[in-house]
Amino acid sequence: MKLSEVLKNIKPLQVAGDMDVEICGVNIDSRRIGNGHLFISMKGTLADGHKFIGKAIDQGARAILCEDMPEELKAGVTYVQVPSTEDVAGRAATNFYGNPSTKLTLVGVTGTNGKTTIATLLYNMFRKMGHKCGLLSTVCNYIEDEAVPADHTTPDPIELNMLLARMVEAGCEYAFMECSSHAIAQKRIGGLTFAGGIFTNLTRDHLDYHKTFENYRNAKKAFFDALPKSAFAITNADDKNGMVMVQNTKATIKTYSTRSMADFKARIIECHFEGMYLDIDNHEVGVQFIGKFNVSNLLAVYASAVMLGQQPEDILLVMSTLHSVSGRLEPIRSPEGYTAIVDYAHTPDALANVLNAIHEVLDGKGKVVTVCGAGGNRDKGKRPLMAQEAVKQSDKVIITSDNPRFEEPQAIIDDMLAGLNAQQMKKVLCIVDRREAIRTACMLARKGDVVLIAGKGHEDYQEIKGVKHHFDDKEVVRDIFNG
Ligand SMILES: CC(=O)N[C@H]1[C@@H](OP(=O)(O)OP(=O)(O)OC[C@H]2O[C@@H](n3ccc(=O)[nH]c3=O)[C@H](O)[C@@H]2O)O[C@H](CO)[C@@H](O)[C@@H]1O[C@H](C)C(=O)N[C@@H](C)C(=O)N[C@H](CCC(=O)O)C(=O)O
Ligand SMILES: Nc1ncnc2c1ncn2[C@@H]1O[C@H](COP(=O)(O)OP(=O)(O)OP(=O)(O)O)[C@@H](O)[C@H]1O
Ligand SMILES: N[C@H](CCC[C@H](N)C(=O)O)C(=O)O
Ligand SMILES: [Mg+2]
Repeated sequence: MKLSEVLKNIKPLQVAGDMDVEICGVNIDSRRIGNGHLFISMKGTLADGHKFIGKAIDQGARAILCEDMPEELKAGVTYVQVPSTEDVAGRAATNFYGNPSTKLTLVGVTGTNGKTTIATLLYNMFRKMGHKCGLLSTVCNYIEDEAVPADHTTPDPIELNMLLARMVEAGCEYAFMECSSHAIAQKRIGGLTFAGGIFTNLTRDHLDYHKTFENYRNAKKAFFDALPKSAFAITNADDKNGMVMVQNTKATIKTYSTRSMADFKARIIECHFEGMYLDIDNHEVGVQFIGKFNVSNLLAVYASAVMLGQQPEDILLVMSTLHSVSGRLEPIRSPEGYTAIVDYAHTPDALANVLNAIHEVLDGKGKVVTVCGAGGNRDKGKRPLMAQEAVKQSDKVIITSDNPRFEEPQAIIDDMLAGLNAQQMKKVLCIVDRREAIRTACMLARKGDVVLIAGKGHEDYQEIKGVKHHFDDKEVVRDIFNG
């Protein structure tokens, strides 16, 4: 494809060189540049991509998109200067990959918690209805049934468009994706055409990156602000920020609620460890999920399927066959008759919700032992709050490690403990080694009790000082149960 076509609809400040050169790849990372590629140099949080222009050219880059023109220009290379490479990287990637988001129906999910759950359930539901689908999520990306490992909740603009193009090639009619706040703020989703957007909820997370809650909220809102008129915007009327999200959108607004008047409503009729019996828009349905928050998630799925043209009866029939997503409230029964639950709760709100869900089912008939930690090099402010939420609704809490990354594991634990008073501390044990923490929790549990292992869900690693060591909560639990 000609460089001029890759940069269609992008207004340059300055061009040096030939705009008709053939481009056979686009990249924002010099390490992935090959012969004939366009290198987009971006100013990031750790490095300035402009520093790698020379390296990109050595590796074969034929064109450079940049904010600052280099002092020395190499012959045979085209340089295009724009005010912000971050603003146009998505558009360039979209152009290069043939505008894939316009060739399928793309739905994005944003919010603090529930994105993976909703996107995955929509993908599973539409496949069961006989449609070819793609999924972009924290756990894994899928092109129909081909799994493509995910490093991020939302991939960078190049990988994102490449995956969408592969979905189009595979004949996918629908793609469901998570839109993280980092991705929206960094414009990884720039240039995409969404058919719909879903908002789950907004609670504290990622303040290390966004600095204030308002910035975090505005990042999420920017997704809805950018939706086209033809799209739908489904929002959670039960969340304080539900209506704020859609106040400036051009899309058709639909609300969902488990508490008040809304376009889509649901309530719990009955609830057991195996699942719940729900009323969704005056239809009764049995589902294999527990927890009030999953009623909201399922309602968002229902609302999206209706907005995508499916019939309520068909949606509910498939919904009753859906299972929980990997590492989300996943129960494993011990031979002794207690239940271990592996869950991805890694925010104060998610911990409170998952513990609520457990108590709704336990109904005072068993104890709860919680194992949790907090991620290193991530929002420090959530640490004491997570410890408080765990202590509030558990009989015993074992505080341990969860991806310490480049921090000292004990220092993260100390930040969590700082949220607790002497009385609360009586419930708490600290065990840095996560395997030992889980083993101890299992030793403390008796028949009828629940051991909640929170924070890592589907993850199969523990990240320590930049190295990912194999570690899988579910595998550890099964090993313990097998003696
Ligand atoms: C803080 C953050 O979000 N950083 C993301 C961001 O990187 P950055 O802009 O800071 O990049 P940088 O390292 O400063 O480098 C600047 C530029 O130089 C380039 N470079 C760098 C080195 C080199 O040798 N050559 C080169 O060309 C880089 O490719 C980049 O274009 O853009 C990169 C490309 O999209 C991401 O990989 C990177 O994710 C980092 C690794 C990360 O950990 N991100 C997490 C926090 C994240 O994004 N999480 C969210 C959601 C979490 C949730 O679900 O709750 C996610 O979507 O996964
Ligand atoms: N609607 C919800 N409201 C509150 N908590 C939820 C909700 N749905 C899920 N959770 C909790 O949050 C955890 C993460 O859920 P999920 O993976 O679906 O969220 P996510 O938004 O994709 O998270 P991430 O930001 O890491 O991608 C679950 O394990 C559960 O504890
Ligand atoms: N996508 C989230 C996941 C956190 C999961 C938890 N296990 C941790 O490592 O903090 C993040 O990168 O902040
Ligand atoms: Mg997710």
